[in-house]
Parts: sequence; structure tokens; C-alpha cells
Amino acid sequence: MRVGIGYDVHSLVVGRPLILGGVEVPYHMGLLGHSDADVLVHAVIDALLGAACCGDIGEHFPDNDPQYSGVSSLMLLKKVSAYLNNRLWRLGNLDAVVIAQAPRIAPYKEQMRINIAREMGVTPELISVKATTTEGLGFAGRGEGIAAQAIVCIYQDNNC
Ligand SMILES: Nc1ccn([C@@H]2O[C@H](COP(=O)(O)O)[C@@H](O)[C@H]2O)c(=O)n1
Ligand SMILES: C[C@@]1(CO)OP(=O)(O)OP(=O)(O)OC[C@H]1O
Repeated sequence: MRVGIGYDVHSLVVGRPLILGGVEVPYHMGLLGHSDADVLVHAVIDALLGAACCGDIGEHFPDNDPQYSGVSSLMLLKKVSAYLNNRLWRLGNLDAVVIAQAPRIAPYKEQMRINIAREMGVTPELISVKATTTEGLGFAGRGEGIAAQAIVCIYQDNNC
């Protein structure tokens, strides 16, 4: 059994869609990035790679590679899940938190769980997505960006 953590931050800017956990959340700003900047999925990917001691997201998907320009981060998650599955790593559970002063994430959390679970080929019962503000403090509190943290537990399946 292994655990891994992931953390990511992206800036909020006008003129971009806000994609979190593969859900387009209605808001007047979105996250800036080379990909769709899905900060939640990026944290999940880094937690998975960290647990398996397999590097980090930038190593697997460089942000100067044109093939990842505007890419759906759920697609990157699918690739990482396949990469780990091929090495016999299976998900125990995943817990994540989106750190955003606004918008309110609660109405979209279930769909985020479903999206992440689908790309990983697991049941949504293994996936937890939460949200918190920072009570107005720091970059997230000022609405300059959104952060996400994820932690996963994986185990090696030696029965296949
Ligand atoms: N962007 C957010 C932030 C928070 N929530 C929900 O509100 C609850 C209370 O948040 P606090 O930061 O005041 O502790 C939190 O537990 C979430 O359920 C949200 O939906 N979207
Ligand atoms: C996802 C990748 C690749 O498109 O780019 P970004 O969307 O900029 O995200 P970031 O978390 O800064 O780094 C990982 C990347 O290399």
C-alpha cells in the first residue's frame, strides 16, 4: 500500500472557461494554463504519480509540448491511470479538496467525482471531492487563483 499527495494552483483570468474535475463551472473567469488548466485533476494526477514514485505531471506532459495545448486534463488522467494500471497499481481511495473563494463548488462536486471515477475506471465511491474557501485570506481568498490538493492510496495487485 502506498500514498501520494498532489497540489496545484492556477491563476483566474477573464476569457477562459472554468474547468474543475471535468465540469465547466459557470463563472465570469477561468483558469489559465497550457492545458484546460483543470487544477483539481492536475492535483489528482500528481498524487497518483507520487504514490507510484513515477515523477510528476510536467514530466509526463510537458507544458511546452504543443500536443497538450488546450488538452482536456481528464484525458491526461486517463493516460496516467492506464500507465499505473499497466504497472499493476490499483486505487484504494482518493480524497481531494478544491480551495476557492468563489464560485461555489458544492453543486458540481458529484459530477466531478463521477468524471474522475470514469476516467480512472473505478466506482465513484472511491473518489471524494470537497471544497473550501480560505475565509478571504491569501491568493485564493482574493480570487486571484484556485488551488487543489489530493491524496491517494494505491496498492499493487499481484493476483493478475
Ligand atoms: N468554493 C467553495 C468553497 C466552499 N464550499 C462549501 O462551503 C463549505 C464551507 O466553506 P468554508 O471555507 O467556509 O469552510 C465547504 O465545506 C463547502 O461545502 C463550496 O461549495 N465552494
Ligand atoms: C498540464 C500541463 C501540460 O499541458 O500544463 P498546464 O495546463 O500549464 O498545467 P500545470 O499544472 O502548470 O503543468 C502541467 C503541464 O505540463
